[in-house]
Amino acid sequence: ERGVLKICLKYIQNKMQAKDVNGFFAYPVNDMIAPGYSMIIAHPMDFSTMMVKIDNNEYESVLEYRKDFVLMCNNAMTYNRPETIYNKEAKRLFQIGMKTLSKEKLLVMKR
Ligand SMILES: NC(=O)c1ccc2nc(N)sc2c1
Repeated sequence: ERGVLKICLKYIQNKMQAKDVNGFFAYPVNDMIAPGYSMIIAHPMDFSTMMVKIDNNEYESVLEYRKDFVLMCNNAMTYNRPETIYNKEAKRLFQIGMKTLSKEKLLVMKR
């Protein structure tokens, strides 16, 4: 069963990461490019970290993966001011993600 979940999550991540055309969410944000980031954001998250978690079987379900995806987008919407490209991209990615990972879709999969 674990094998199937891992394949699903890698497929989903591949789709989501393709939407991050600028790679703003590809790697952990460091304080050099984002001053004070580590002071402002308590729980950083990015696609490379999520991929490591997938490989280490740290997600029990797609819903758990979705939580990290939401965290990643919310972090960017918290740290970056609304008018910035980073904030705008986070909003766009979030909307795409919520369509792809909609609760009803996930419940259907659960059945
Ligand atoms: N994911 C983010 O919040 C993020 C990504 C890249 C980036 N580059 C900057 N100069 S600020 C910044 C923020």
